[in-house]
Amino acid sequence: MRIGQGFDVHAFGDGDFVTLGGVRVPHGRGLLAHSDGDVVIHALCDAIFGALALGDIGQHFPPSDPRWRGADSRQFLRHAAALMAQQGYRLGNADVTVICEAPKVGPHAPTMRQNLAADLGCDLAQISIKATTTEKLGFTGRGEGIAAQACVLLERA
Ligand SMILES: Nc1ccn([C@@H]2O[C@H](COP(=O)(O)O)[C@@H](O)[C@H]2O)c(=O)n1
Ligand SMILES: C[C@@]1(CO)OP(=O)(O)OP(=O)(O)OC[C@H]1O
Repeated sequence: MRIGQGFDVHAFGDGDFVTLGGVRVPHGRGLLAHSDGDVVIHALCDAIFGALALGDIGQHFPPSDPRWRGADSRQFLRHAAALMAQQGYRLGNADVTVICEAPKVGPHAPTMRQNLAADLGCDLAQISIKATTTEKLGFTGRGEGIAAQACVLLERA
């Protein structure tokens, strides 16, 4: 078995939606990023890369590479899933926490779980999405951005 954890942050900028777990969530701000800024998927990818000791998302998808400008982060997750299988592992479970005052994540969590399970080729029950505010404390509390952290357990296939 292998364990991994990932963490990502993106700042709010102009826009009227954010992409979280592959879901377009309406919001008064967008997220500043080279790709679509999907913190949920970036944290999850880093947890998988970490579990495999295969570096981090920026090494697999450099922010200097124009191919990833505005990219749909779900392709990053599918790449992480392929590497996991290549290395002889399958997902045991993944647990993600989204940290922001807004938008509300709960109503979108079921669709996010479906997207992540589809990309990872696993059952819905293996994917957990949670959310919390930071009680108005810190950068997430001031509404400056969104953070996400993820943990994964990988099992030998
Ligand atoms: N962006 C968020 C933040 C929170 N939630 C849900 O609200 C619950 C209460 O949050 P607290 O930070 O006050 O503990 C939390 O457990 C989530 O269910 C959310 O959906 N989206
Ligand atoms: C995803 C990549 C892709 O260019 O860029 P960003 O969208 O800025 O996201 P980040 O979480 O900073 O990870 C680095 C890059 O791999």
